[in-house]
Order: sequence, then C-alpha cells, then structure tokens
Amino acid sequence: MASALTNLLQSLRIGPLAAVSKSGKTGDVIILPSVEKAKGRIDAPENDSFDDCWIVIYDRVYDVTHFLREHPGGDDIIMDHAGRDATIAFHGTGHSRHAVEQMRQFLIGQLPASQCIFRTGQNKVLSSGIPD
Ligand code: HEM
Repeated sequence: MASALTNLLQSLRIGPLAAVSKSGKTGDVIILPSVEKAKGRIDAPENDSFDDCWIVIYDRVYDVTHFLREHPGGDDIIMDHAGRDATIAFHGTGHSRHAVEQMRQFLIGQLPASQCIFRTGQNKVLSSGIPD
C-alpha cells in the first residue's frame, strides 16, 4: 500500500525523487556518466537538505547544493522543492534565458525515460522553451 501511494505521488510528480541506487534499474534517477562528483553520492537517499539538495526541472536532475545561497530568488524557495520536482515553480517564475543557461552547470542526471514528460525516449524535447 505504501508503495502504491509512493508510486501515485511520484507519477503526480509531487513525491520525493525515486531513490537513487547503484543498480541503475528502471525507476532510478540516471546519473550522467560524465559527472564524476555524483558517483560518491549515489547512496544518499533523499537529497533534500541544505547540505545535499537535488531538484528536478523539465525531467533533468540538478544538484543545487552550492547554488542555494547564491540564488537571486533566495535559498528558501528552492528548499521548498528540495528532493522533488520543481518544474512548475521554476517555469511559473518566468526565469530568464540566463537562468536556464546557468542551470546547465548544475546538471547531474535525468529521470528514466518512463518518467519523462517533457522529452521522448530519444531525448527530443516535446515543446519549445525546454532546455535540450
Ligand atoms: C538550478 C535552478 C535555478 C536557477 C539556475 C535559478 C536562477 C535564477 C536567476 C538567475 C534569477 C534572477 C532572475 C532571472 O534571471 O530569471 C532567479 C530568480 C528567481 N528564482 Fe530562480 N533559479 C533556479 C531555480 C528556482 C526554483 C526551483 C524556484 C522555485 C520557485 C526559483 C524561484 C525564483 C524566484 C521567485 C526568482 C525571482 C526573484 C526576484 O526577482 O525577486 N528558482 N533564479
């Protein structure tokens, strides 16, 4: 029952990120192979604290731990979405092109294809304005 509820919350994108495990099986966040620093952190279960903060925006996973305190909109507003999907909040704020460019440096991974709602399996974005 607990897992059915977790699945429902995750499909609504309001639950915590799927646990990241070493197995890399479906349902896990896919860590970009090029991101060395992520490797040692793969066991971290939640990634929702000031010391370890990941958010999802447009199906991509960002490690914003070191950006939190520099964020022009404040750290608290990002912490409201820590370990969760922040797409609606990010989009609703109407971030500039500069903000979208800046976001790239924090990219560490992507949701599995089955959980992506802004991209096809071939990683093609489904609408303009979404970072490719
Ligand atoms: C990696 C992710 C993020 C980056 C790189 C980022 C970057 C920025 C930047 C550069 C600005 C200045 C205005 C602009 O250029 O658009 C800004 C403002 C703002 N951001 Fe973010 N942001 C991120 C995530 C978020 C999230 C998840 C929220 C959640 C609601 C958020 C809320 C805001 C708000 C409310 C402002 C307006 C601040 C003001 O004008 O007083 N941001 N952000």
